[in-house]
Amino acid sequence: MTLLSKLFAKKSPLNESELLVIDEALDKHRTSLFPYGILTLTNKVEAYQLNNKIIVEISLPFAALSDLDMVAGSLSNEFGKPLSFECELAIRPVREHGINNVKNIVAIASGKGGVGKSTTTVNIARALQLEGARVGILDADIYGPSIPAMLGKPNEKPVSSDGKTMSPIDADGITSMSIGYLVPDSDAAVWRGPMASSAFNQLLNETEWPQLDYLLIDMPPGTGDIQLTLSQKVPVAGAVVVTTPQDIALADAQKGIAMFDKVKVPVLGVVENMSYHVCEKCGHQAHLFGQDGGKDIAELNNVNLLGQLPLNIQVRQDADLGDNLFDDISNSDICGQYRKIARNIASTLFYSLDINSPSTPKVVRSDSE
Ligand SMILES: Nc1ncnc2c1ncn2[C@@H]1O[C@H](COP(=O)(O)OP(=O)(O)OP(=O)(O)O)[C@@H](O)[C@H]1O
Repeated sequence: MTLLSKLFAKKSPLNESELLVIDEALDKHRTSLFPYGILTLTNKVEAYQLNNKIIVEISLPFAALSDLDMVAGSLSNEFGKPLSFECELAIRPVREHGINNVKNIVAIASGKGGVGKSTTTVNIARALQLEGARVGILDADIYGPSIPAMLGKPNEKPVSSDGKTMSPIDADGITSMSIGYLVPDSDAAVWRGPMASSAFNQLLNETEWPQLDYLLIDMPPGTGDIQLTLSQKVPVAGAVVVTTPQDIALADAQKGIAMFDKVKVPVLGVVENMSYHVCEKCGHQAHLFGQDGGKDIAELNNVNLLGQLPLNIQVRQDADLGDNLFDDISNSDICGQYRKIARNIASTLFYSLDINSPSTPKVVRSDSE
């Protein structure tokens, strides 16, 4: 459609019964992500017809475009013509922090190194973006920053127009900042704790973040002093713990959960990575690192199991090359799983921490006190 025809295209209103059909479909959509349906969570539903297509403008309190696509599919069948949603995310900060333009900060952590935390961070960021959110990544792994390479931007350098703040690096719409953009890896590797945490503070506070719904922090692996200081100082809304099902990784993941509990950061859930390998020839699932360890640790700590990701060769190759998994195999099972994890994180943040959510306990003041 040309710009001119778009300008002169006429919107026509829907009638009462058509609007009711849309409201009912939004109300009836009850899934684990929407136990109260969609209608009660939105503060905007405006529908009209344009060139024999129905457009519904809607707002959602967390990133979950996949669910709207499902509703759009069944409504298109019902109306016998295409219907699509135009969604605006009305995400609210669940914790106060002084970082301009950023709604919610989410830490992605692991007790043990090498469990796939950075790879998972990058793919969750892309998945959240596909679910409709504006997303950034702050690489807090000062001693081994891998985000620049994984985003395909290993040689980029941030610029500063005023000598005080830096512009972040954009990779297909994901905004990022990392010490890896600023100094050679060998320099940062010798920094001591205080120097590393002051570098991290600068990265967080002196970056000109654009409007972001979620800023993911790729935490350094481990539960030592630097991790504890970061979890104490950074005003994160919640944390996600990545682990493999292996005993040794689980013991460290448990320490990670305990660390967040200690500094009163809510744990949004556990991602079990490298859960199994599917044989390309016969489809058999082999549990190379043990079975369901992440699930068990989530249950033990009464937190969500956000997802169980298989070992996947394309995930490894794209991480090494800095390619976008979702450009290569967007309709694959693994991309679907990353998107599910992204929606689980976004919805957990809303349902357990946003005061406006129907499930968040409201504080009621008693006048008799
Ligand atoms: N689901 C997966 N399937 C296949 N390979 C994976 C998967 N997840 C991660 N990997 C690979 O595992 C290796 C380690 O991943 P990554 O660097 O993300 O781990 P990490 O936990 O961030 O490590 P560290 O924090 O110690 O630097 C990488 O080569 C990555 O490509």
